[in-house]
Amino acid sequence: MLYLEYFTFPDSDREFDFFVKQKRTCYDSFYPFQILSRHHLRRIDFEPVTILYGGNGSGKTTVLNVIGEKLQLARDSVFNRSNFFQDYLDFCDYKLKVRLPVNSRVITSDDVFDYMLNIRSMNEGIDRKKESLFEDYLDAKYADFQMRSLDDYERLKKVTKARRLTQSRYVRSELMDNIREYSNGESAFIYFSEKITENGLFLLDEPENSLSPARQQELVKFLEDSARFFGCQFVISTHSPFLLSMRGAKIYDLDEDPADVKRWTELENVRAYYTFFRDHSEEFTD
Ligand SMILES: Nc1ncnc2c1ncn2[C@@H]1O[C@H](COP(=O)(O)OP(=O)(O)OP(=O)(O)O)[C@@H](O)[C@H]1O
Repeated sequence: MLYLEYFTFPDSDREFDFFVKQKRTCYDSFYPFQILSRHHLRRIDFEPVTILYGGNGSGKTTVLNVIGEKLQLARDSVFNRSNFFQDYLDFCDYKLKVRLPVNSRVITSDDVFDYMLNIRSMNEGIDRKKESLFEDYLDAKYADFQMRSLDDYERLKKVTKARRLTQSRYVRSELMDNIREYSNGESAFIYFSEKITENGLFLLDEPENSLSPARQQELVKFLEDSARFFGCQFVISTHSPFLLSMRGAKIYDLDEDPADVKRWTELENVRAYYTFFRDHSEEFTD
């Protein structure tokens, strides 16, 4: 599915004109100015799956943040918007083919990480509550209790319950179980499958983080199916050869000058893997 047809960024001449007119003098960075114009990235024409490839610092995350903010997409974790971010957005333009569905969003590895931490801290909260309930149980079970007024009714219910149940059943009846802890890879995968719903534009920043090679391939299958059958469009920044090899993906190589469209087998990192495995192929036995 195609929602976003193209997106344009200012070239270095327009950026220069802007700075010449600037009266502000007190700033420590021009970001995101001068990042994408450095490699003459002027325009991205999208496919249902578009991938941004490039070395560290080439601007992949910047492209996603700029598009995400310009389109006002939802996101969980905030990012460091610089002084000039809004000015930069004013120089960008885009064309939608179809109206953007409301579930469209940006998903970063920080979101996935926060999700894992949240599960952990919720479980810690549940553990702490459990300990206080164990004490509660002993208190209630062996209490010398007499009901004197209706105000004691809640306490009576507790005492009766404690006398009727074993300690662990009492605690269980008072509290939800811990949320199941999945491995980091499983949690990350769950996060993607919860957030990527049918019919939406999704910008994914290095989704391979925390995923094993097997899970990355599972994610590829999930993303390919979502794009082919479930009305999703993806813009993905990645270093992962598994993601780069996605069927039908259009890849922008931000290391090239000017930034250029490439096949995944032409990319420098992918070729480095290829040469490495080919040179060691005799050490692999089936
Ligand atoms: N909030 C910011 N303020 C100033 N400079 C920034 C900010 N965010 C990123 N940069 C700089 O912009 C450049 C591009 O960074 P960006 O994160 O977009 O690259 P990337 O291709 O996603 O890199 P990586 O693969 O390491 O994630 C880098 O030089 C980075 O230091």
